Amino acid sequence: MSRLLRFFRHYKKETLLAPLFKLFEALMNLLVPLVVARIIDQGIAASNRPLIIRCFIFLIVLAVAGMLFAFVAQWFAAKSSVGFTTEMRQELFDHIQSLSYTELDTLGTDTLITRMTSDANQVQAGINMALRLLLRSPLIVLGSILMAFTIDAKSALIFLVATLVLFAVVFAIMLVSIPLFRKSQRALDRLLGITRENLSGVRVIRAFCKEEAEIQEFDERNAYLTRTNEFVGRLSALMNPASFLIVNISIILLIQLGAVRVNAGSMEQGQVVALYNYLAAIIIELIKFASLLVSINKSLACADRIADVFDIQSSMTYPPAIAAAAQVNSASASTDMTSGNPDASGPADRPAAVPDGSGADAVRFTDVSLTYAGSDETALEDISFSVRRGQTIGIIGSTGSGKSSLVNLIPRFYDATRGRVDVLGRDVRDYPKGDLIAKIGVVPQKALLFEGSIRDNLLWGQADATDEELWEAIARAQATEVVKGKEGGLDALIEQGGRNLSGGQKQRLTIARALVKKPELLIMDDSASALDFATDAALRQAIRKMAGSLTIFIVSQRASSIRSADRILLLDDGRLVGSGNHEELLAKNQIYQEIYYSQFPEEKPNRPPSDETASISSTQGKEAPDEDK
Ligand SMILES: Nc1ncnc2c1ncn2[C@@H]1O[C@H](COP(=O)(O)OP(=O)(O)OP(=O)(O)O)[C@@H](O)[C@H]1O
Repeated sequence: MSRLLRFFRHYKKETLLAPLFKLFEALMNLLVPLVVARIIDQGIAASNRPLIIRCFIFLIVLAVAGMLFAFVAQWFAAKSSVGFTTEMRQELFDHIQSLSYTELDTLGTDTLITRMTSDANQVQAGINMALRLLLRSPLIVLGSILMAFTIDAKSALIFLVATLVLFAVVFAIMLVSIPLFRKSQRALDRLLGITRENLSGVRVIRAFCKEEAEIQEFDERNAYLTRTNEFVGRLSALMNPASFLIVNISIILLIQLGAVRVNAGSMEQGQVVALYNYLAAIIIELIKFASLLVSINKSLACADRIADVFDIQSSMTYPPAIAAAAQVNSASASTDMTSGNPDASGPADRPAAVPDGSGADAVRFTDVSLTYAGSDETALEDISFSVRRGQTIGIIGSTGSGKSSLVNLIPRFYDATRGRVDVLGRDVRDYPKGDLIAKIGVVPQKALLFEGSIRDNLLWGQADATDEELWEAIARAQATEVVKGKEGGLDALIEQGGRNLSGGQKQRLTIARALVKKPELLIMDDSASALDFATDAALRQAIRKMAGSLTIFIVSQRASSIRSADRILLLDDGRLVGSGNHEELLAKNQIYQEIYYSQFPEEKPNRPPSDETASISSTQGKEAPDEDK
């Protein structure tokens, strides 16, 4: 929790005032048994009616004042706890946004959702309770013991012993239950995970008649969570009977001792009633305090889980914008001074940057390997190639061959484990945050749109784009009919996740969104898979016609989508096993031949591939960066 205290910074006043007012309320409560004792001993016993009335009015004043203090305390506690949680949740959201894909993959979405929602709510409830009750309950307990001592020291000893035994019981139960809360939160994470997967994949589950299996898995996880919570609940439930037993024994002892002392004349009847009331107050407060500690511990466990996310720093670092600009300038100066080869200047492992517009390659991979965090397998191995500006590159390969992994390195969604990736002449790691992605339009494999109008979604590409520019991008993405067909056109509403659109419609709009950005590089990661062949062809033609030197990467399993590319990169099991245009690969590369002829069997010649062909494909695993220039 100490790691989160900074979120109180705007609520210091409220955080101090809430317990203070609660203490005032506690003082009012502590006075009540004394007044009642006075009514019994001096009012009723002596038939002193005016005293009884005065005491009665005083009791009302105490009650009203107590209520007002409690109300103000609650108000401050709510303001502080809600304010704390709002700021914490906002900062947590911002922090999660700043994490790289690597951290997000490692953490997982489910636990992040639980931490932002259920855990944050638990922290809020814990703070609210702590501010109101953490000081109040001990004060009432201590105050009651002190008051008991002022009434009768001998009887008060019973209080002391009873309170100590009660504390011991409460703490023993808490010690066992606290670790279980963490276990219960983890079980909730897992349940949330399967629920999310089920709900988002409900169509697939039904299509494969997997409802029974899914229900069974859900039941198992739910039962585990229930068992954990029940165990914690039973432990907590033990607290009440145990406490009542101790207090009832104390009350019996107190009444017995009180009766003896009243008979002996050393105590008044009203004083016994006051002592009884103080004992009752102690039990109520201790039970409240115990459940408060349980809640606070739950909240602390949740606060720790949230603080753990804050402790995770993005594995990606970015140079500050000014420093990066200076580096570009110095790089350009050193380039001028040397042979003109930008790679000749700068440190050995991180050659100096080349300013944009220098005619450098659009993209260059140099001995790039990638292993995902937590994975033993290499997703990409020793990939080297370079792409000139304005080229269209097709990337093909079997499922899991590393196509998405390769293109994800270009906008720096992940950092290469080894080697280096240059975009527009600069190492991707030398771009200040946001500068690299500003140059790249990415159409992800999974078409995802957000709740809002079509216009809202397209403006993600470029916030100040005009309607004319939006329509132009829509036309290129072959989405004109989609938008015109929707009531309201650009203002038509898209539901959460784009669920009111077909797969193909979503794909076209995500392509349009990337085109609105007018990027220098466009990456389409299998993003036309839901389009029919004619639309796919028209889309490629429209994009290629785009003005300027747009460099395009088209990832696809369909040979037809990439066959007209200037160059095709063929991946197999994370290795680059072929590079060239369609005709070259078809002539020389056995793997490409297999892929192509499996999709176009009618074009397959009636002779087996030659030995020479096979040997060429096996030597194409590594390609020198400059080979194709
Ligand atoms: N975030 C990730 N964490 C761990 N491993 C990953 C991750 N993403 C991909 N992989 C692994 O890396 C390898 C390459 O995956 P990648 O998604 O790049 O293949 P792909 O060729 O794009 O496949 P597809 O055509 O099915 O989209 C696979 O073995 C995959 O399991």
